[in-house]
Amino acid sequence: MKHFEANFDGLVGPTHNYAGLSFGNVASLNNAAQVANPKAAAKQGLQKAKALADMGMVQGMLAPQERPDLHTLRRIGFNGTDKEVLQKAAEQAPAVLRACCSASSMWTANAATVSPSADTHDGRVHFTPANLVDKLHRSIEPQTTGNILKAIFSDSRYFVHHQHLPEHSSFGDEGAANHTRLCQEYGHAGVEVFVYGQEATNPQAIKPKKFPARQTLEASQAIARLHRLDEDNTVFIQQNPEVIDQGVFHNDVIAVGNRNVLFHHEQAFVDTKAKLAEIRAKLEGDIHFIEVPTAKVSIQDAVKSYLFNTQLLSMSDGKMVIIAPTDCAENPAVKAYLDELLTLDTPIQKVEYFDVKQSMQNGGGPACLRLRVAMNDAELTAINQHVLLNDNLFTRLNAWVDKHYRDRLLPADLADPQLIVESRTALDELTQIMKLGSVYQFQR
Ligand SMILES: N=C(N)NCCC[C@H](NC(=O)CCC(=O)O)C(=O)O
Repeated sequence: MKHFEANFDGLVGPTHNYAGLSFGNVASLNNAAQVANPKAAAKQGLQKAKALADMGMVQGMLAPQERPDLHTLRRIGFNGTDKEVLQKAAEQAPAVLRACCSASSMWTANAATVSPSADTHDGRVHFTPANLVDKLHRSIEPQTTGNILKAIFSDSRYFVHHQHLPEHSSFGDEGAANHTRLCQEYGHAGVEVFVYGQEATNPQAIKPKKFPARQTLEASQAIARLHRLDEDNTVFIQQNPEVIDQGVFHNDVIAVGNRNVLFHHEQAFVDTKAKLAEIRAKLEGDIHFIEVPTAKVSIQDAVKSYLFNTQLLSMSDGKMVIIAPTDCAENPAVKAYLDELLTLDTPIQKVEYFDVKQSMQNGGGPACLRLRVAMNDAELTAINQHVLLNDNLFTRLNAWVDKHYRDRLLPADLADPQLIVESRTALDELTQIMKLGSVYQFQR
């Protein structure tokens, strides 16, 4: 039985745009109202995913969500034809319309938290879609995310799907972005590390002062219970509030783990020494904590370059490669650090750079764009095979993007009723390409 970690990248949707929706995410605020290129965004994402497939990784694609989300606009009282709903929302509630049009589901690190079958009591892979309650434009994702995950991982012998957590700030949950599974082998029981920004129900607990803590301890604990994880294979760590206040809005902006490597900034966590010791105690065997000092890479450089929003992949020879955005190569301090890292005696032996600038300009790097599912070949055989990115699907999806996507979109364009027709036509065709069935409200 082979075990490996598959990546499921979010396909960037036709309404990708820079709407300045994410307070606390400095890129989102700095690039608000820039001209977006949805076509380029989708093709950059496909390019990166295909490169990993060509490297021998198991790589899948997750479909975008229906945007503009007319179901939500109707739910909050806009009525009439689709065109009238859109026009009234544009006139009366432009900020809400922008939140109902975001392609933010592309960042599938926020789609769900996934516990592999080697870690769970019942030996099945557990999924809990993230409720993403901290941001309006993300809070409308979980229902459809759950539908899409169930359509792909549909075999209940191998996969369990939980409902997203209660939609209240006490249970703010941002999914796999704040969850890292460490292990010696993907198929052996590992340690699941949950990083949270605040203990919401404890008024005395420390928390960020300037930007929101989007993940709560209460949510992380609930996921660990739902996924039936043992005490001795879970660790809960608080994110350092001071880095959240400098733009680290998810843990995957300041740390990334793979197998027995945790690559993190020295300022990432509260109580670092004790927490790393706890991980070491719970995960038998050799473990590499690669701590990047502020003297080499400042928090500001980490947030600008996304050094830690990189993918750490294990190649067949056991060596690891870092998948980094080109922004890392363009930042002198970060580039110097990465060059030095390759000379150190760690499992990380190679760096590959990819241009994902359309996503980066909204605060999403290579690691945001993917959801990791450690699985074995029996579980892989049981999923919908039409989402797996091979040459044929890559060619078809690029042609699909060329046919349906605009190469220029501004927030003001979201009021164009033609965009509804373009998006629905595209998504309807996509569900046929990927054999997803009717996962969208407009198809029901
Ligand atoms: N780090 C991880 N895992 N994901 C990145 C998510 C970026 C996303 N940006 C946005 O939603 C910006 C949308 C806009 O402003 O148009 C967010 O803040 O939720």
